[in-house]
Amino acid sequence: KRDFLSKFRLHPSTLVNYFTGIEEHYKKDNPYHNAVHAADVTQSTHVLLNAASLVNVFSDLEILASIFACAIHDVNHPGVTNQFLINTENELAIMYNDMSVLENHHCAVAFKLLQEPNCNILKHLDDSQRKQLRKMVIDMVLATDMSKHMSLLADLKTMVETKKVAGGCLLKLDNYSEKMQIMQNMVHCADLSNPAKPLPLSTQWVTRVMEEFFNQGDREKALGLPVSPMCCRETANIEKSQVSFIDFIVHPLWEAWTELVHPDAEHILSTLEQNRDHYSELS
Ligand SMILES: CC(=O)CCCOc1nc(Oc2ccc3c(c2)CO[B-]3(O)O)c(Cl)cc1C#N
Ligand SMILES: [Mg+2]
Ligand SMILES: [Zn+2]
Repeated sequence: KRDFLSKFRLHPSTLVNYFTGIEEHYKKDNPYHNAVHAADVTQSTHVLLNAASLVNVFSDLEILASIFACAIHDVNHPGVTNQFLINTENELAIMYNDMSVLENHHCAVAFKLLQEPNCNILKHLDDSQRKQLRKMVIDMVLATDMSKHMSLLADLKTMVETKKVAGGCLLKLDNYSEKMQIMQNMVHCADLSNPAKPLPLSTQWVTRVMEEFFNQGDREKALGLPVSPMCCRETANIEKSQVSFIDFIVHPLWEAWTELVHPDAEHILSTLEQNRDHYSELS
């Protein structure tokens, strides 16, 4: 739809080789963090990019970077949290010194795969484009680490306030860091878009993520580790935890995004609010 194959001279068979490799590196037996989640976040970002108020805001390279970042943002996810990897002194936590362990791993795997034979989809980008894309993808994927959520949202709210004051309906973003803030929040919104999807879809994602969390809780129990929040299948109240997750994390983020791209995301925010009330009635 974006004519990227010709704009960036992406070779069809190289694209298929690379993204087949990426798909294979998403663990199929993860209930949640599998290739379907990556496809879901990628498609969601494609839709967010089509907001009228974002037209002509991003360059083609920035759009390519955003879509690429989504497709690879959880690649080779082990189905456990950063905290679990840190607590068990997993080799990934040692490799990345406990800092955004999963997110660093996702980036490294994705870029290593580009070096496999017939997988270098970025072959025909010039050196500057490839360097820019690599930096943008790393900046976006590292921003999907939930420990960055509060600072990312605070910056987004500040930007919405200033842009609102400027009265500019079309976002005029002055520099890389402002533009990257928007792109990071956009991918983060897509990553946290399950509760804002139509209820029959949202409930399926909740079932999957809870199964993944419960599997982690089982492993923590077996290892004699403290069971992480929401991970104890005996005591978890799924509906209550969804209401809290939406009220404290997901809704504030989508509220800020909806303000930024006003009025293009109103329907997404209202679906989120309807879903929240659904879980609240069940809890
Ligand atoms: C029903 C949902 O909305 C599912 C989203 C995941 O459900 C949670 N995710 C949380 O944090 C992460 C959010 C994004 C990601 C990750 C963790 C690791 O990879 B990822 O990038 O997909 C937290 Cl703190 C709570 C829930 C709940 N419920
Ligand atoms: Mg992730
Ligand atoms: Zn994700």
